[in-house]
Amino acid sequence: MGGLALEGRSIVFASGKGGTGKTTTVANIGVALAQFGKEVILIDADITMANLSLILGMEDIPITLHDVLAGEAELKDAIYEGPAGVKVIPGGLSLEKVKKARPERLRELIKEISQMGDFILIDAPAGLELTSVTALLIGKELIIVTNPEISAITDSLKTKLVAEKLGTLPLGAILNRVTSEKTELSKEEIEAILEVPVIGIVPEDPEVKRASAYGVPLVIKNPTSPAAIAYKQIAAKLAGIKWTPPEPESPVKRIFKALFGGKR
Ligand SMILES: Nc1ncnc2c1ncn2[C@@H]1O[C@H](COP(=O)(O)OP(=O)(O)OP(=O)(O)O)[C@@H](O)[C@H]1O
Repeated sequence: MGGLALEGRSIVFASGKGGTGKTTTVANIGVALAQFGKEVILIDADITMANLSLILGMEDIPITLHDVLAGEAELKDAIYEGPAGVKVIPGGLSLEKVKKARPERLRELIKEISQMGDFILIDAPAGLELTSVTALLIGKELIIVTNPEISAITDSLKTKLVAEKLGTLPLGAILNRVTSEKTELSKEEIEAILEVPVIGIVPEDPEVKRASAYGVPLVIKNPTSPAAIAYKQIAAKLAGIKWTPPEPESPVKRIFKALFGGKR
């Protein structure tokens, strides 16, 4: 290839409000992309509230992105193998590490990271502080993860506008924790406000929390649950792959699986 470095797609997952489900979404879409055979790198750029490693069940992380951002460690030493072979650059959990980290260093690191895989998914902090704007800057593309409520959408709009001004291309929005009750805004109204297509709708699904508590991404722990299917569909769309969801399990089979661990 004459030494030509190929760049992966760097996609930042951001929101206006906190707690919309960015980390869970990044973890599951990342693992789903890896299950589709893509080389995936996940970066926990949520500098002040790093929790991607917890959702992925990673323990024993001696060196984190924070150490690299503090100039105290090399990037290569902060890259770990996660579920389904995704590479993970986790954040540090201690306040001391947060204080030392210089988020703007991410802008230099991203060039190196972009050459390590097909998809670089960045978990951005909520809001529009230095750390969140830096995360928006390092992604070439943006996916907004929002809940369907009006206040979350208008906050997401601010984030999207800032990202656009910085030259990040908005790909679309993921509506997370959608319930069967009537939402305040229709999908079309949300698309009109944000001026991006809704690329996925992830339902409210108790299995999401359960999987996080186990430290196993839902797409692995319970691939036929409604949210897992939604994550896989979004990943297939991003990868340009045709994917047909599995048939939902019958309640009887689910009970057998719970009782006998699927050995039947
Ligand atoms: N589709 C869903 N159904 C049910 N619970 C969900 C769903 N998505 C996320 N959650 C739960 O919502 C909570 C917040 O999710 P998560 O930590 O991924 O959000 P976040 O946007 O990364 O938060 P922060 O802004 O603090 O970084 C978690 O307890 C998670 O398990």
